[in-house]
Amino acid sequence: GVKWAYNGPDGEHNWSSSFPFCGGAFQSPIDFQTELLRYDPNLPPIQVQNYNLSTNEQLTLSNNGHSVQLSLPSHMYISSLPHRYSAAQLHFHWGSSDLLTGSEHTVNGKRFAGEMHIVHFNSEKYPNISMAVDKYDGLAVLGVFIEIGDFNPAFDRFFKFMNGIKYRDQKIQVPAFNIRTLLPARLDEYYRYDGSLTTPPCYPSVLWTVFRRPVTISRKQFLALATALYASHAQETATVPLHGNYRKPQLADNRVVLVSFKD
Ligand SMILES: NS(=O)(=O)c1c(F)c(F)c(S(=O)(=O)CCO)c(N[C@H]2CCCc3ccccc32)c1F
Ligand SMILES: [Zn+2]
Repeated sequence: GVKWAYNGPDGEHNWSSSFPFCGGAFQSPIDFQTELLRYDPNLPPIQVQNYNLSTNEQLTLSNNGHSVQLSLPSHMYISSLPHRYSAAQLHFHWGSSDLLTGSEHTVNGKRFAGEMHIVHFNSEKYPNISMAVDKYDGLAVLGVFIEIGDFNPAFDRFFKFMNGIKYRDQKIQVPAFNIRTLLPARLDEYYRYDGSLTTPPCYPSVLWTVFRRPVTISRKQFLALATALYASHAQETATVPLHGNYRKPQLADNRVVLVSFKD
């Protein structure tokens, strides 16, 4: 497809010339400013099913040039939304080795070190994610803020393999594990709003759920994520580091952000 980047001439300010939705409404990410938030007592805790994958399953870990992504089996799903949303993949957004802030969503302007997204599609209405990706009720993404803190053994279940996918389009198989261990303890506190893919083609097709509580990984783990990967192919002479892969906050367009927590 048409190439795009996070910086330079193909950067986000030019996405809309090749991807018109990127210049449209209902774009993501956004800044969760206090005045946009509205408490909704009817928002139920997020419930996920079959996240505890068995270790004899294998997942594909790949560098797609924009992020590091882990493929997920569609028997994993979210059961607490109006429709069943089945998992497709998870990926990350991060800053760089000297800019330890690379989350996409922000809270009153605070940017976290990084952000993980678990992408699901409405498997009740669509047979696969390609058919769902551009539909208004097609996708549901779970967002998790990442902060620098204690070492996180759950993330090392695949961070330790990143040297095998240093370059764009490289992929390896890794043993599956319990994906629930990547999520924060509390799944009852989250931000909820209607938005879009944060990369081209920016379809406004995402029901966003961003958990209030961040997870932590160690500085060493973060630096591994922020410095291990290249956006360029292995045979290219000019290496392009893969970092700073986060879109800036978009206009809220008087959207309301629902929150499941009061204080
Ligand atoms: N932040 S975000 O909006 O959640 C988000 C990303 F940031 C992101 F980089 C990706 S990508 O890694 O696929 C690279 C660019 O599409 C995706 N992919 C989704 C949407 C596009 C089609 C597709 C097909 C199969 C599986 C996942 C996806 C993405 F949804
Ligand atoms: Zn993402």
